[in-house]
Amino acid sequence: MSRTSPLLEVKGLSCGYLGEPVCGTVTFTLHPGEVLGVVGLNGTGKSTVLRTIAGRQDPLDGTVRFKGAERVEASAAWRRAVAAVFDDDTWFPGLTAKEHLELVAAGHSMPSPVEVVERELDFFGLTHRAHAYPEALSSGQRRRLLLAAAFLRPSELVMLDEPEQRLDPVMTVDLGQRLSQHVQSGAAAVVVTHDPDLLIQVTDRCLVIDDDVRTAPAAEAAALIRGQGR
Ligand SMILES: Nc1ncnc2c1ncn2[C@@H]1O[C@H](COP(=O)(O)OP(=O)(O)OP(=O)(O)O)[C@@H](O)[C@H]1O
Repeated sequence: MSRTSPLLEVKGLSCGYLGEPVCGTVTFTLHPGEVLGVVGLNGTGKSTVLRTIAGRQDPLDGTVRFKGAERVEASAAWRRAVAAVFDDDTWFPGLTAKEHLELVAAGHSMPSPVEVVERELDFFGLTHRAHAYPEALSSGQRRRLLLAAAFLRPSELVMLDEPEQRLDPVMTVDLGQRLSQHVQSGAAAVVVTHDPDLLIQVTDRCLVIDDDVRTAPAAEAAALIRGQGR
């Protein structure tokens, strides 16, 4: 029994396109302080499930509840609570890397935006490229900028879709530590990943997405990702 109320309750969630589910139904409960890993082979439906939980696409069936009430994806409360990084790079033309982060800090009324932005640029190794436009960054640096925007702002729930994409291994380990710290301070996270080491680093509980969706310990899920036991 957990001591806290659930942050997220996902029940019988069916996700897919044109009325056709891409995987089995998804049911789980997530409490503050927890990270749920989401694993599966290419095309099994991990991103579709994450997008559906985030409210970026409608479920075919099932419910998503946030803090005991139905999750309303357009509500200020949900948007304030959730920091998400999906596989999409969209930037404002004419704004530098630093200015993008300043915009996020201002949007969330951060009390010391200058210091906060400088800290994130430093953590994500972008200080020397702070004044570059995103299109002039390397693909890994753009990924770092998206992650910086997600970690800069306050959040109760972090949703990451393959955050390791295009990151070097050192940054991936740093990201795992950062996520663990954030969760220890009371947030929760759902992380889709193909990286077995990141999975083991950040969680001990996973959803394995396939025609049937099941939960598995991270060690078992990591072995699955590595193709062991096939
Ligand atoms: N917009 C879409 N319309 C219709 N089908 C889609 C759409 N997006 C994805 N699909 C299909 O839905 C299935 C699940 O895709 P999804 O991107 O969720 O998989 P995934 O598990 O995240 O894969 P990967 O590990 O390759 O990122 C795939 O068969 C994919 O081709």
